[in-house]
Amino acid sequence: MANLCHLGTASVTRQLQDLATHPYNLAREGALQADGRIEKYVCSSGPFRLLYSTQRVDERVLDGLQQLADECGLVEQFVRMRSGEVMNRIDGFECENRQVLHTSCRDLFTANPKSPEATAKMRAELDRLKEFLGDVERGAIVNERGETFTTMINVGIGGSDLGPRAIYEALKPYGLPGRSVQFIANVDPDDAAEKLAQVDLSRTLVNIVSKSGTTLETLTNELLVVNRLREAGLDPAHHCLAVTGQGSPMDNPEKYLRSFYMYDYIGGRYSATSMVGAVMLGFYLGYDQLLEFLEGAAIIDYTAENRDVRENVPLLMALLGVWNHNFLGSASLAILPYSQALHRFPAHLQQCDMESNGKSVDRQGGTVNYLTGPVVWGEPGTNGQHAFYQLLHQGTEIVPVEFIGFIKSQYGSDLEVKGSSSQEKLLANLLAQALAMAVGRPDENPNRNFAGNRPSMVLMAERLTPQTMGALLAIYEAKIVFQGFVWNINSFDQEGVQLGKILATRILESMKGRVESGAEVEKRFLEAATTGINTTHDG
Ligand SMILES: O=P(O)(O)OC[C@H]1O[C@](O)(CO)[C@@H](O)[C@@H]1O
Repeated sequence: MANLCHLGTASVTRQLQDLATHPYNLAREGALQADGRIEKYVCSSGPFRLLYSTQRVDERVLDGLQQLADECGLVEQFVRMRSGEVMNRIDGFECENRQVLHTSCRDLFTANPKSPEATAKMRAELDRLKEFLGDVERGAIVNERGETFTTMINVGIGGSDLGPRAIYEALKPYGLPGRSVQFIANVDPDDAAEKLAQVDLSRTLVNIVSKSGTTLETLTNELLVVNRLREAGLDPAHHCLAVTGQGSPMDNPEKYLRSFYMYDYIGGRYSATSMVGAVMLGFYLGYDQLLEFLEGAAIIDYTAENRDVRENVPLLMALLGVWNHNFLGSASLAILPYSQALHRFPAHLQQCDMESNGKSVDRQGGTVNYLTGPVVWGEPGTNGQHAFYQLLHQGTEIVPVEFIGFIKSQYGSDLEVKGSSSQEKLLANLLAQALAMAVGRPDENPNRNFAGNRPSMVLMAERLTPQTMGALLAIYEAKIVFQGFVWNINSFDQEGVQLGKILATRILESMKGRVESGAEVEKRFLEAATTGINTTHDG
């Protein structure tokens, strides 16, 4: 294993490698209770507590991780990022070369924001949004028949869909009466068809979200929805909103009822707290609850500046992830919320983490010789328990788990069955899974033996509210950024998605019989895929 940190010394890496040859054995008799470990290995940031006694760490490993964090200057880099340093770059190579200022979108609750100019721009956009939402609420902005808008369709993909959608799903109980949101992302026409069938277009605002204003799926779906509006005798300019980058091809306020901006220093997958999430969330939750959500994220951004790994949840999560991935050799990471409301959150984190840290070159353009981002996946518990937990407990692959749980349910409507409420059952199951993974259970029957010693951590808060959701989002954003700093990679670009887009365009050309020179392989691949299959068009 090479030195993991461009800035740190090789000695801390060697020290952690040595410790990784005999990591803490959670399955040893009494290991989990030893030295007050369960109570001691708890860390708090904002509304969240992280229980990490079920990780394969001890004081020496934690000291080593602290040293790694210090030598890599993780918190210093985080602060510099927040203050506007150009961190989206690869030295000496053509690259996006941008600041990374998603945190500026929520740095609204202090007189001295870290990046005043960026926060001032967000404030201006929020003021415009507040006015717009007020007009919609008061009935000053209505449809052609003088009726109020009740529904929003959010058209976007990737970062312009996943984060906002996950948050909307998470905060459904907090919606304004009578309001709902639908999402169209996939270029699969069935996605749009299904969503459009569920709405009364005349009372629908269509929020078209694309930072670049060039994404094929979003532009296609925009046209599809616009077409439908026209077919229904509705004027798209009275129904459509745009959220886009300033100067993008979609930056054409004439076409839209309102246009809102996000800026090139906000990465798509980090954009949920920019206008990308704010327009939809403001419509659904109302402006005040939107601010609560942003405040939750802001609280975490400040706590993430604490250099003590034992007192900084996202920093600790990042380093425990590095420990499991780089030193103990786990390839993937399961994020398992015990909250149905968070059912889309793992999908959002998949993009946020894998698009950020799925990199093979470092910030100097050199090829890395250590593992970078893990494969991230997950589903809510307890559903997952009846699906893939078999592998988590007895499979040959060790998959570290990040459990997320809440003490109280959102609706508070629950039933006591067999002496416990459903919420209690949910929580008991979460904790049971973390314990079972850690301590296991020996059995003479090998098929029933649980080896244990499988690491997990538990992230807990009282209740999933707009503010806790903001905090949860910011914890994960900061965790991902910290890990990118450890690996000395640029977590803020996504060149790896470009090739597929180019080849898809060439294949589309082939479908139309226009084979570009040099595109023969695409043509032959298309033919092999479609020959012999009945391709009657149904319109
Ligand atoms: O908001 P846009 O520019 O339409 O991009 C959507 C998504 O596409 C990507 O660029 C990847 O193709 C993501 O990074 C981004 O979140």
